[in-house]
Amino acid sequence: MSDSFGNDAPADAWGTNEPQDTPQPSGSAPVVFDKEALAQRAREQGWTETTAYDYEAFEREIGEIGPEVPELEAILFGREFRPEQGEHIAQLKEIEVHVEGPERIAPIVRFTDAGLHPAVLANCQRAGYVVPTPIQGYAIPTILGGSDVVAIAQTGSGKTAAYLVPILSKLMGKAKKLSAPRPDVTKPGFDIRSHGVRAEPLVIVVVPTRELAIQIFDEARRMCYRSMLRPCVAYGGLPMQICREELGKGCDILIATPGRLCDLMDKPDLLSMNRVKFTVIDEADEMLDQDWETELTKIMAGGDTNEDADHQFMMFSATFPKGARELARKFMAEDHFNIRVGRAGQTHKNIRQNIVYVDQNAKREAVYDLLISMEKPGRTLIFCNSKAAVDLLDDFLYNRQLPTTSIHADRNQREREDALRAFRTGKAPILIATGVSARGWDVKNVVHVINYDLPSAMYGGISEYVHRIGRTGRIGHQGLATSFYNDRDEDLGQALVNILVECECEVPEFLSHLTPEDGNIQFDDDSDDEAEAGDGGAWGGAADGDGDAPAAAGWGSAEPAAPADDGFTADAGFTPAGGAPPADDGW
Ligand SMILES: Nc1ncnc2c1ncn2[C@@H]1O[C@H](COP(=O)(O)OP(=O)(O)OP(=O)(O)O)[C@@H](O)[C@H]1O
Repeated sequence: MSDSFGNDAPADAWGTNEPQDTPQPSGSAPVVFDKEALAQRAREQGWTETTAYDYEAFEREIGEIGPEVPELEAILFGREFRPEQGEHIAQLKEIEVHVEGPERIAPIVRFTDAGLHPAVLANCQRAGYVVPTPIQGYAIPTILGGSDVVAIAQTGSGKTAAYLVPILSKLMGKAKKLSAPRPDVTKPGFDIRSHGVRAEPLVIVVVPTRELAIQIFDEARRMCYRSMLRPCVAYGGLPMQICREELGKGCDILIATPGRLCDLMDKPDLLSMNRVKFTVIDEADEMLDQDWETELTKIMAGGDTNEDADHQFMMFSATFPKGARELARKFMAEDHFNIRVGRAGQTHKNIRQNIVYVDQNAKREAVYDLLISMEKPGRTLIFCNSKAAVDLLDDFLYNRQLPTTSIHADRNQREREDALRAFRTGKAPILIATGVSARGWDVKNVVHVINYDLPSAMYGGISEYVHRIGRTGRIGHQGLATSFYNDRDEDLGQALVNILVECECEVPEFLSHLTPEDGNIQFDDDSDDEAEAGDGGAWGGAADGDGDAPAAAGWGSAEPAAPADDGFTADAGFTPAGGAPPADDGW
C-alpha cells in the first residue's frame, strides 16, 4: 500500500482526498446518484442524517512545539525504521472487536478522525502509518477520552502506537507547562554531577525486557518529535552511572524494565513519580509470568508522592492471564475499558503454521534441512527452551557455515545488543533465542519462525507459542511458523490443534484425532476462568458463543462491539468515527 501522503495515496486514508461517493462499476458507464432524492428517501424511511463525529477536530490550543529539524527527522523516520504495512493488513480487521466499558466507543477509522494534535498526526504520517489498526481504532479515542484501558490484540498489530499516539497527543504542546525544569546541557561548563536534576516523568512505560525497552524508546523518540518532551530508557544491565546521567538531563517519558524502575523509585534523588500522569504496562502477561508481581504492584501504586486524580493506567498484551486481570481490577478505575481484538491469545491468518513430527534426537538435522531448503533464505528466528540448547544449536549451525547468532539471558548487554543488531541488519539473518528474550520484538521482515522446542506448560505453553510465532507476519505481512513436535509435546497438542483450526491452517495427520468432530473449538483461555469464578466477568458481554462470560452488570454493552470491518454498524445509533469508513482504505 502506498504512502498516504504521496499522490498515489489509498483514497482518503488520511481524509485528504475527496470522498468517493460515486461508485464506478468496472467496465460500465459511471452510475450517477441523485443525492437529494436518496436523502429524501432515507429520511422518509425514518433514517436520521449522518451526524458529524464528535472528536473530529483538535479542539485545544496547539501550544508550544519545537521546530522542524530535517536532519533529526531523517534519522528518526528514515526508511530503515518505516514499518511499511504489508498488503495482507485486511486479515487483521476480520477479527471481531469486543469492548466493555461504561459507554460505547466510536472507533476511529482514519488517523485524521481522532482529534489528534496536528504535530502527532504529522508524526504518524512520517512514521508511515496509513490507517489505524483495529486496536488503535478503539484504544486511541478511549485513551484520549481519559479512561483507563486494558487492551488485548494480536502480535504485530500496532499496540505500541495504540498507547503512545494518544498519550503524546495529550502532552504535545504542553511540555513547558507540565514538565519538570530541565538543565541546559549545552551551557558551557555543564556538569551532570552538579547541574543534573531529578527525573520527574509524566509517562511511565513498563516492559519485560531490555530489548523491548530500547525498541519502545525508539518508537517514543519518533512520536516525541517536536514535542520538546524527553524520553529516556532504563533497564537492568545498564550501568547505574549511565542511568543517572541520562535521568539527570531530565526525563518526561520513562521506558523501563520493572526491576530497574523499582530500584530507581527507591532513590528519590534520581527519580520522583509525583508528576506521572500515564502508566502503561506493556506485555503485562509476561511480567506476571516472570514473577514481577510485587514490582508491578509497587509501580501501579505510583510511589508515595503521586496524588494525581487524573492518572491514567493502561495494560497492553496479546494474552491476558488471570494475574493481569487482578492487577487491573486492583489499580484501574472501576469504569475502565476492556478492549479485546478477537480472543485473548488469538493469532491471525497471516501466519502460516506448520507442525512437523521430529524425534528429539533428529531435531538438529531437521532444522538444518529446513534452513538449507528454504526457497528464498530470509530472516529466521529459531526458539529453544533452554539457554544451553540455544548455545548448542548456534554452534552446530554456525559450524555448518550458516550465518547464525544467538541471544539469551546469560549474555551480557553488549552481546545481546550486538546479536540483535546483526539480526536486524541482516548480517546474521538466523537468530537463535529463548522465548523470553524475544518477547515483543518488532524486527522487519522476519519470514520464518521455527520452534525447535515447542513451549511446554513450563515454558509458557500456548500463549508463549502465540507470542513466538508473532515475530513473523506482522502488520499485514505474511509469515511462516514451523514447529517441531514429538511425544514430549503432547500436553500442547489440543491447544495447538485449536489454534490451527481457528486460523484455517492444516492439522497434521498425527494430530488429526484432536480435531473437534463438530468443528466447535473449545478454547481453554483465561477469559473462561473468569466467568467460572463468577466474579462479574471482566470480559463479560460478548454474547458471541466463543466462550466469553455472559453480560455482567456494570460493563455496559451486552453485545460484542461491531466487527472492525463492517462499517461498525452492529448497533443502531452507533456511528463510526468520521462516518462510514473510506471505501478503499483496506479496512
Ligand atoms: N497504523 C499503522 N500502520 C502501519 N504500521 C504500523 C501502524 N501501527 C503500528 N505500525 C508498525 O507495526 C509494527 C508492529 O507494531 P507493534 O510492535 O506495536 O506491535 P504489537 O501489537 O505491540 O506486537 P507484539 O504483541 O508482538 O509486541 C511496528 O513496526 C509499528 O511501527
